[in-house]
Amino acid sequence: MIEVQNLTKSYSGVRVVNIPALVINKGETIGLIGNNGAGKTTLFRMILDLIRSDGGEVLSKGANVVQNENWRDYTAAYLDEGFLIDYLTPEEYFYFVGSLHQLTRAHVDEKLSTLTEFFNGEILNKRKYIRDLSKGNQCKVGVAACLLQSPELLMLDEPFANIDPSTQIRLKSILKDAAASGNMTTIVSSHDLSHVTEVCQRILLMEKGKIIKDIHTDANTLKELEEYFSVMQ
Ligand SMILES: Nc1ncnc2c1ncn2[C@@H]1O[C@H](COP(=O)(O)OP(=O)(O)OP(=O)(O)O)[C@@H](O)[C@H]1O
Repeated sequence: MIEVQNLTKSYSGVRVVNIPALVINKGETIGLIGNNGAGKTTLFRMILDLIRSDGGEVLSKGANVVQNENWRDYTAAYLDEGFLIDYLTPEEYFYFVGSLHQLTRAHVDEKLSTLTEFFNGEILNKRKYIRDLSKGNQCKVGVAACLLQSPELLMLDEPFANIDPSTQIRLKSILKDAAASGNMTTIVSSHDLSHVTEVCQRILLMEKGKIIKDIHTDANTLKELEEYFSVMQ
């Protein structure tokens, strides 16, 4: 699904991403972890062609994301509030996103009805602009806007960071169901080792721009990662 080849990015002469080779297969659920500044968001931004690499390339279904825009049709991402249109209400935003993907209002409503628990009564019919929602509720809007697109590739940057425990549990369940269906490839970055090991079949550990561990999750993974981070300088 995604292939990264010799990808590099530097800021002020410091390499913040340096990935010689990485393949993410269709249907995989990937957890991207690493301490602050490891390069996770920069990698996300290059996969989404939001910033340009200094060298190398990202291929999505075999096509370079910089040269070919087809990936935009099947990719949904929520990295931060900058992905929202904050002067709209959530409903207006969902219908707008739906319209970009040829979804009627009825389709959007149908999709949203499957997210009632995830919204927990705080998103729809509140007559609030997105900018007036809490950070956690803005995250719910961003994630929901991704899900209503039924994307083949879903990318979420720290989705667990601002949402409450109930929503974390619901989001994990949504991601697990998607993984079980095999129809969606998911890349989730997180600082919460417990959440990512619970949800993701494969964990990529970044340190100083490099992927230094590529682990297929098993019963020992959480302990292994906790030990790794507890002794890291
Ligand atoms: N636009 C920019 N200008 C200068 N430096 C940048 C820029 N964007 C990112 N960096 C630097 O690149 C490095 C990697 O940042 P990045 O945001 O990718 O890390 P991260 O792993 O997502 O971190 P965090 O867990 O804190 O979100 C950091 O040192 C950061 O300061």
